[in-house]
Amino acid sequence: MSITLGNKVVLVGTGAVGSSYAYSLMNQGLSDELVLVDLNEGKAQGDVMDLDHGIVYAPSSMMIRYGSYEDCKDAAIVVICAGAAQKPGETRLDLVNKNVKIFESIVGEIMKSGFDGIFIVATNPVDILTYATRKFSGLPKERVIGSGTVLDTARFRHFLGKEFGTAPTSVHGYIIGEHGDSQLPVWSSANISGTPVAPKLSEGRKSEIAEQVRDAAYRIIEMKGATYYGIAMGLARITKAILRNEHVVLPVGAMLEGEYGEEDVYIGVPCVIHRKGIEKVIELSLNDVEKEKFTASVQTLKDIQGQVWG
Ligand SMILES: NC(=O)C1=CN([C@@H]2O[C@H](COP(=O)(O)OP(=O)(O)OC[C@H]3O[C@@H](n4cnc5c(N)ncnc54)[C@H](O)[C@@H]3O)[C@@H](O)[C@H]2O)C=CC1
Ligand SMILES: CC(=O)C(=O)O
Repeated sequence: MSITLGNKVVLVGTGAVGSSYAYSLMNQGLSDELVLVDLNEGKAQGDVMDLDHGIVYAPSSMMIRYGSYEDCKDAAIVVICAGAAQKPGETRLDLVNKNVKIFESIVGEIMKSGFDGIFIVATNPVDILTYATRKFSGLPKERVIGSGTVLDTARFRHFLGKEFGTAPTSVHGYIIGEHGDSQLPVWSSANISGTPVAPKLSEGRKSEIAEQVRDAAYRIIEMKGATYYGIAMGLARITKAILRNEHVVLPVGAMLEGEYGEEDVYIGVPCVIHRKGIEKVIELSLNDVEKEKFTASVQTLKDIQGQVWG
């Protein structure tokens, strides 16, 4: 199968996450053309106008317009942020049935347009909805990418940066697994300039940091109702890696087919990202505790897949 060239992006879902992503894309000058699609036409049209009034101060010009699923035909990337959002006290997994139904219809419409590019999925529960997108689209697994643990990893690097008085960009480490409660930090390889951080932290402190990362979304949602800036930057980073053929390693939601000894599951793991999507899943060397937690996280997702698809 061929892949659509060019850098047109279609964004489906211009709520808090989608519009923040559109703003990041514009601010970073990543695409020449951005089309917004949403059930709530007024919200999307309003976003187009508002964003348009910022273009003059953006690094490069960009055509932004309201559109329909037919616009996906020649898009390089379709980003899906549409669906129901997480309510206070609700787990990401509670959203599954509602959003799988919405995705069946959205992905069906997108594929009817003749779309032949790359999907990036952000809607929660993101690992399950990325799996659903692959299933409903029939596209190769490399071209269906979830935001996976891109945000959790950014949070991990942020908290470790604060802990050690170092910029988060100089902290290297990953959160892997479900974008949800069963995720895990890979302490065994987390480092700052090659120096492992785990020996410098007590077991108690490591648990506190892992909890801060895992529970960040709940805390923000309690305080302001939703999270959107962090994920928007993560989605823009994945978009840039694709459009600029970067071959950069990012923690995203990828389909495992033998990697980590697992099959048939979309889950957050570091991957090399290039113009054709996921070039390769990186298999981190995990210690026994990490392996056990990763296996449990895979099982959490597979249990839900089983409930949805039997
Ligand atoms: N993957 C991640 O790390 C993160 C994921 N999220 C998830 O992103 C999703 C969006 O969150 P928000 O933007 O805060 O929600 P929101 O409620 O502000 O926006 C959702 C948008 O989807 C639209 N929509 C609903 N059904 C649609 C359909 N059938 N077709 C087209 N558009 C439709 C709505 O009109 C609305 O504009 C949620 O599932 C949320 O949990 C949020 C933060 C981080
Ligand atoms: C809402 C969500 O998934 C997050 O902020 O991690």
